[in-house]
Amino acid sequence: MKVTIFFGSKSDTDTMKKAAAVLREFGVDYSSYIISAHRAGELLAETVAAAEADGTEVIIAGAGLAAHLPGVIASMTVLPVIGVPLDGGKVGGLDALLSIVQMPKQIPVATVGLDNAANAAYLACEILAIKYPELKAKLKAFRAALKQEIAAEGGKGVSI
Ligand SMILES: Nc1c(C(=O)O)ncn1[C@@H]1O[C@H](COP(=O)(O)O)[C@@H](O)[C@H]1O
Repeated sequence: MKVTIFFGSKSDTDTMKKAAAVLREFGVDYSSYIISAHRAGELLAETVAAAEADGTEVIIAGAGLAAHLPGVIASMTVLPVIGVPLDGGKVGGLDALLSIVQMPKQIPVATVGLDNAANAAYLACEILAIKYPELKAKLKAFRAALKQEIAAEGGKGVSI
């Protein structure tokens, strides 16, 4: 059960750590790499091939600005790639969101919300859970606990 996380810059680290935290919570192995497709394309190709050879089953890729990294990775593998658009500041992340979500046909990237690296990891777990029943059981238990939490907090009515 293995995920590889890529992101384009050291400056993305804090946001992408949220994906790692969820994978740890669900006991999913992961490796992570900071490699820009724009700045180091050959190294990226080698690392994607090595990750695939090493048993990676899902890839998470985060990038801001002209966020080509997830799409370039998707062009190099048939593993599912989940893209995380990162808010780089100037246009509130719209640049990254559109770069990642608007992939040409045949080369999809599953895109989560802006800066939502945690959701990328939950989705990766759900993909892996198709194959790993113990992970599916953990996800179901997590959802059941979430429902209980909501019921206990506001689901029985609140005075406002
Ligand atoms: N979008 C990409 C790519 C790429 O797509 O190859 N490489 C770096 N970046 C993004 O540029 C932003 C600024 O990076 P720097 O802070 O290193 O200049 C980061 O959010 C990174 O993900």
